[in-house]
Amino acid sequence: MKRVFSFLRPYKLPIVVAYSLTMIELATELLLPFFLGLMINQGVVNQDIGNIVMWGSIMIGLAFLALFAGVINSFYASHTSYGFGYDIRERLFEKVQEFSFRNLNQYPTSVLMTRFTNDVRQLQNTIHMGLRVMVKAPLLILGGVVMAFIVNAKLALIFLITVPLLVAFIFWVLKRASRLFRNVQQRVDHVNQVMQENLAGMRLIKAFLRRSHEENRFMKANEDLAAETRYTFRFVEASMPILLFVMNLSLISILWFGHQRVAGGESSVGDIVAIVNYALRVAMAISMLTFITMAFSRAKASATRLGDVLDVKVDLHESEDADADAVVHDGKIDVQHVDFAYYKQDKNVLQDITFSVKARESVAIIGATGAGKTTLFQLLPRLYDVNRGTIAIDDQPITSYTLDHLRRAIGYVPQNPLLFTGSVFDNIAWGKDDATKEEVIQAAKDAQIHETIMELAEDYDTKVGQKGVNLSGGQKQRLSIARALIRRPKILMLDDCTSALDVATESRLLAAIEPYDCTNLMITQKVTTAMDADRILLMDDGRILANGTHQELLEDSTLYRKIVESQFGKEYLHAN
Ligand SMILES: Nc1ncnc2c1ncn2[C@@H]1O[C@H](COP(=O)(O)OP(=O)(O)OP(=O)(O)O)[C@@H](O)[C@H]1O
Repeated sequence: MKRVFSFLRPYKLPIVVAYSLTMIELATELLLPFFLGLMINQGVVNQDIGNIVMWGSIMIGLAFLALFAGVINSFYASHTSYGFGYDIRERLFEKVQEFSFRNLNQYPTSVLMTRFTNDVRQLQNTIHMGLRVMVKAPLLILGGVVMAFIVNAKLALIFLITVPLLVAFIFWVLKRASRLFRNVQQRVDHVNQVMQENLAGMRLIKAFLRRSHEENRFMKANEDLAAETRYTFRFVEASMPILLFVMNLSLISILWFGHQRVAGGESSVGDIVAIVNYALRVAMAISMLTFITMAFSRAKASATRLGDVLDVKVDLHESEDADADAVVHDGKIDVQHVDFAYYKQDKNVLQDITFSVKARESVAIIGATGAGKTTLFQLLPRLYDVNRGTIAIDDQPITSYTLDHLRRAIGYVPQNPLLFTGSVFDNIAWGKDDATKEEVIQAAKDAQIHETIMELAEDYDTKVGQKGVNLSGGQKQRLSIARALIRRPKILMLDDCTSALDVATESRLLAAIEPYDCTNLMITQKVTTAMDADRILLMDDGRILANGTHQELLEDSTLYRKIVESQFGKEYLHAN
């Protein structure tokens, strides 16, 4: 809470101005019924037009003053609340950029989306409303009661019964409502999550004819949200008739007793009109207070959720002994006795991994799905830190490089290529800050995608969708390889990203990468690809089972022979 509201600090001055203007509005609201009473007592009862005009003019003047104060207050309230929204969104964005992969696993995209949009908006609206009426409402209640006593203490006694009753009742309602609003927010999260998964996986859903299954899933989440929201608002709304009943009862009592007192000559008509007016204003302020407190209880839930994101402990940092000048020159890799688990309590996904790769050597990594190949790749650019053991590049532990220098030296092409909205050119140039047109074209040529790009409607200027919807799987893969090549990395890591390429294109691509003067690690499922590498690492169940050339593995590893047999047939094994 505190953490989130600290974002209001830069807006101290606008807040003070907004509150000062509310005080002007408050003062006029409290004075108007008082002057109305005087106008009736002195002007209307005595038929004194001069008096009526005088008080009327004063009241019109006050109303204009209140209007003026209200407009300026609204301006400052908007300035503060929108500024707050802008600042906190920016900080949240920065924070999520700092997240490690582990942190990102904790907060799925849908959850972050809800927090960035819904929760920020909730707080923004509450701050706006808070600056408009938060201080005004309780003071209007208090001031209204005091003024009613000043006008006519005996009639005002009714306030002492009704106001505490109403305030206590409202607080009871709100206490329950805040828990209910928290539940609503959780349901919103769930709906967003299902919706995001559905939108992202729409093609798969259609291909698998899972439409009705997904519709049911979404309907269930949506119904849950609707039911919870309905229940919450019904509860809040059910309290309204009780409020109105008590308010109207107090008005009737004022009129009842007032009438008797006027008849007995103990009170004037003006007093009664003024007190009824105060009663109405107090009632309005009480219902205003209800809305504010309700908005606050929702905002409190949102603030806690935003605070959670802002307070996430980023678990991967620049190492203290990182040398700011150290850069990777050769791309030699040494992995020694590495164990890794995604979460401390989990079993190790990688177990005692040890291997070395010489600079500019090409090494293929092959193994069953789930063997830990991608996990191993993610350890080199320190997307995760190892639990045990060491990884060194050019004989220096990877922690001795700054994250920037380490990751700059590595060209990582993930398994699922992701393209950003923009042109083909932008997507390749994304890999290097100051990429020139020549560099982009060269990288595209080497990634064997240049000719395909030239056939597109606007060649390099062709727009690709958020996930490159207008390109084939293989084309997307090659674009994302070009994006890695343009960095001229010292270590190139291809995570099974040539799977969608035909054999001829793949071998042209690998031949084009050779002059790149980089160490090449490549995860593949295809033996034809692996056997062209200098060496093959065979992984199974988080361990390295074999390490050698294709021929050596054929001789030493039963598992490798099985893989080869499944792809080439028994005859190949007999012949080799
Ligand atoms: N983010 C994650 N959190 C927890 N466990 C994970 C995570 N990512 C992968 N794993 C687990 O780690 C193990 C190794 O996964 P990994 O993706 O490294 O395998 P892989 O060999 O690359 O498989 P594939 O060839 O199918 O891509 C699997 O058991 C997987 O369930």
